[in-house]
Amino acid sequence: MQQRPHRALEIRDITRSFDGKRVVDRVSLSIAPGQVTCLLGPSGCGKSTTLRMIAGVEMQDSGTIHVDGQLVCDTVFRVPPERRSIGLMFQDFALFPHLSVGENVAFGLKGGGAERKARAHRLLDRVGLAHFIDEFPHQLSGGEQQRVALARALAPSPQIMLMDEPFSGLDNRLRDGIRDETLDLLKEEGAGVLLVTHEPEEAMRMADEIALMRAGRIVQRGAPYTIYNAPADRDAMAFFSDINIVRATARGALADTPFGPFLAPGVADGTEVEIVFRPQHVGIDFDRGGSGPLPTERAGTPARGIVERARFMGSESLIEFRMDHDGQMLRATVPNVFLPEKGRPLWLTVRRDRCFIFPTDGDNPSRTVS
Ligand SMILES: Nc1ncnc2c1ncn2[C@@H]1O[C@H](COP(=O)(O)OP(=O)(O)OP(=O)(O)O)[C@@H](O)[C@H]1O
Repeated sequence: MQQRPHRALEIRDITRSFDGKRVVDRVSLSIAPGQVTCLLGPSGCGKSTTLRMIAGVEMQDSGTIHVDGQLVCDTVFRVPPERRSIGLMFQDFALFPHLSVGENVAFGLKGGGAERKARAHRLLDRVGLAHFIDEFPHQLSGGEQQRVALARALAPSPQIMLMDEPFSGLDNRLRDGIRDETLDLLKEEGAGVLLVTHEPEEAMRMADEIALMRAGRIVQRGAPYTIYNAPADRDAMAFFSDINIVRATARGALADTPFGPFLAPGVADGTEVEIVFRPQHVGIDFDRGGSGPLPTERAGTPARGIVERARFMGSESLIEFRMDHDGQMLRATVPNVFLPEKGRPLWLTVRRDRCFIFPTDGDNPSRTVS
């Protein structure tokens, strides 16, 4: 791995409004060298605007941006984009059509011709395209052009790489391989990476840390495992998978449901809460003449539902139930094939350690188990 001084990106409280509407609202982030952070969120939440401010092509209304501890931008001082030691890679990356592949990669490099060519060759070799060095971009496939764009962005050894949906133009078969290869190269080069995506799977695959963004704000930051398993609120949970919601009212720090009581610590009496769980944490058991399995500590109390539909999804089956107690629909997934007929009564339990309680308005979540 290349030796480099300790460098990092740090943005503090950056804000940007368009036509009086705040699209980026006091966003703070820091990225260590060699770390990949994914800015993940739905379309229009302000991800690209954040990236554009860091790149220097958009000015923030307030807040500061530091690269390697050096201020590159506040509301009065501004280092121009090309002097920020930031590499850019966007979905509609454009290689210069009139330059060869080698010239494209060497484009932003300083130094003598031989030195620049050697660096371009090394990076092209690293992405498996050294043999294309004298070809022109139109002679390459989309995936190959993407790899050239990566080599070009990394050629000047930027401290920070900003990537905006860089893989969304590629077909699925190519995408996984190029993602892995890109990640390896980024780690090797040691740049801090901020990658924008609206796809949770991409973020889970690429990120050391995910920053989940919604309506201009970062709502949660953490390792993929943490974000998935300890979501900040219901929408954060729903962003990663299908969810089931059972509603209840808190009384005496408990929320009573057909699946048994759930702890609701610190929730005032009378507060409407939602018990939220993923379909893969629903257990299914058979009906024994109108009764189900006995309650257990782990699975709580079973509740009966009637199969509404069942579908085979490939690696799992998805079964939808209409619940006896209130007619609500709940979903369960089970590995492999299980396709019970419509109308069949079955008993459902939920993994209590995988349930979350959130106040119904979605703010101020309180998490609970058992
Ligand atoms: N130059 C601009 N003038 C006015 N509004 C803008 C401008 N740039 C962005 N916006 C608005 O700011 C909001 C955030 O846009 P942004 O592109 O940052 O979102 P995003 O999360 O990157 O979305 P996507 O994933 O669809 O690219 C959107 O409502 C967008 O219409």
